[in-house]
Amino acid sequence: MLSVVHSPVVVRAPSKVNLHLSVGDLRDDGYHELTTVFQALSLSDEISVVPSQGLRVNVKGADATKVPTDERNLVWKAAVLLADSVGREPLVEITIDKGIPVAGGMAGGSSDAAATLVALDAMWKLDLSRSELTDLAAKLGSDVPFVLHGGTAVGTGRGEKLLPVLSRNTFHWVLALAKGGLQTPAVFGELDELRSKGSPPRIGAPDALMQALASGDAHALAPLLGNDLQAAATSLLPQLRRTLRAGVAAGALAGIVSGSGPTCAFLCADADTAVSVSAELSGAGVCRTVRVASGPVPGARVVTSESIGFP
Ligand SMILES: C[C@@](CO)(OP(=O)(O)O)[C@H](O)COP(=O)(O)OP(=O)(O)OC[C@H]1O[C@@H](n2ccc(N)nc2=O)[C@H](O)[C@@H]1O
Ligand SMILES: Nc1ncnc2c1ncn2[C@@H]1O[C@H](COP(=O)(O)OP(=O)(O)O)[C@@H](O)[C@H]1O
Repeated sequence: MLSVVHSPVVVRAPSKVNLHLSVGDLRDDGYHELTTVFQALSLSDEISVVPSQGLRVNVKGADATKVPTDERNLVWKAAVLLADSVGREPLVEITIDKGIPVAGGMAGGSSDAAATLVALDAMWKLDLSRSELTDLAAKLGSDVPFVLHGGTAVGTGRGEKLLPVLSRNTFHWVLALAKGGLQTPAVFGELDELRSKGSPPRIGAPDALMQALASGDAHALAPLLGNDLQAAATSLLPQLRRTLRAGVAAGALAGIVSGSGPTCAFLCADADTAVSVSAELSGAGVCRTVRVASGPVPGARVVTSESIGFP
């Protein structure tokens, strides 16, 4: 008798940094109008999916204990959403190997959700179009469409409406992972609070930043990085100011809070500088740990998928 052993479908799920994040007013639906320029980074999670009797989620890796394994996990929501939309049961076991810091402003959960859509599309041979997958992604979170597509893109609306951006060259980053996490809604709420009391500076439009991306020049890009949420993230976690200063003192061209934080992302002139900045930051005692990454990289993609039959 031939018993079929299913090798997992494995999908790499990239992280992201917002090179530009300008936050508009609070909308009636509880979201803020955004203009953001995303870049997908090589720091990744890996999602493995196999058929199963029921829906199960396992989490491995450094931050595993911080991630729920039930219906609160975004991969669970993604599996249920996709299965419902094609009239199937989500009979799969999903294992997440976390490389992306949890609640770090790097879209880890969003990327796992995008990777689950890609994995199930491949495993169930659905052959959904990019636009069908993007519509499902937008239902799961504002960042999910971007990490599905990857590369460099400008996002508007609540961040889910994407247009690709011309970006030459590879950029080199150092990521300082913070000791705690920041919840995204709390950071948007803090910005509303700061704006109700005064006028924290607004970063304006990303036109010059897009030109710098097209030129591929990290020195031109560095002074144009900007994030309206940075004031709110540093207000909630003041030690981030020290981290930002330390990265620049160590030789980075510029530092920025990534999205809603608290990860700080430092743009470096080249790969060697990134390694030396990361070594210096590790020794400075201003963060939990340090990673080197590069971007842009592709969005969530299958890295292996096969079924092997054994007699
Ligand atoms: C801030 C950003 C920047 O890319 O990412 P992170 O840094 O958290 O990864 C995103 O806007 C986060 O996207 P995502 O993490 O998918 O958020 P969602 O699940 O859609 O929304 C979580 C909550 O964040 C707030 N939110 C999110 C997006 C937006 N445009 N306005 C908001 O006010 C709302 O309170 C919402 O209920
Ligand atoms: N697959 C997942 N990976 C990480 N966090 C997840 C996941 N699913 C749900 N979460 C929850 O989402 C919250 C935000 O996590 P994450 O996506 O890593 O951060 P951010 O929104 O800052 O980019 C976490 O606190 C965690 O409880």
